[in-house]
Amino acid sequence: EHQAMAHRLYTLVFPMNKQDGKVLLGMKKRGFGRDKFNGFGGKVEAKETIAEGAARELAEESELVAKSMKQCGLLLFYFENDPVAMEVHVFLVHEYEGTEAESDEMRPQWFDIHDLPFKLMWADDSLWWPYVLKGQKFVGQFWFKANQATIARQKLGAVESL
Ligand SMILES: Cc1cc(-c2ccco2)c2oc(N)nc2c1
Repeated sequence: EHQAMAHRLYTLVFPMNKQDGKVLLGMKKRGFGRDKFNGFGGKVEAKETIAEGAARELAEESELVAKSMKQCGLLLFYFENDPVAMEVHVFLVHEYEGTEAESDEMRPQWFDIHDLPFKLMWADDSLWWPYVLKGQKFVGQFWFKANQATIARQKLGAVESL
């Protein structure tokens, strides 16, 4: 039988401007994932729901206030020599208030959703973004090598509901 792994809850939030066909990414300026473009997000705190955590991190990291958000995916990341997996809940935000601003964590930048900077993003992103663009919910599991750059194994597919 399988031993359940420990996992830590994270959020990943992508503000979308549908009429311009753009998505807001943030260049991480320090810490985990530094020098990569990613969604906004971070750890979910004990006192909040996952969606509340997502909105909180978005506001903290970009100054955008989410008025509505939809979960579009679930990502599970495993690492060699690390017993704790990352359980990342991915959200799209179509209605938001405010103007994006740089924080000490993140430098925000809008990208054409059909021309994302995958070379400057985590290796898994180019694999699951196609599901986002097709409006399909997805669940992905990615086993990373110790270098946190190479994917050793993956399982990825569309799901009807999360
Ligand atoms: C291993 C890994 C981690 C994260 C992450 C850090 C914080 C929230 O998510 C990723 O995000 C993306 N897009 N790929 C990722 C791979």
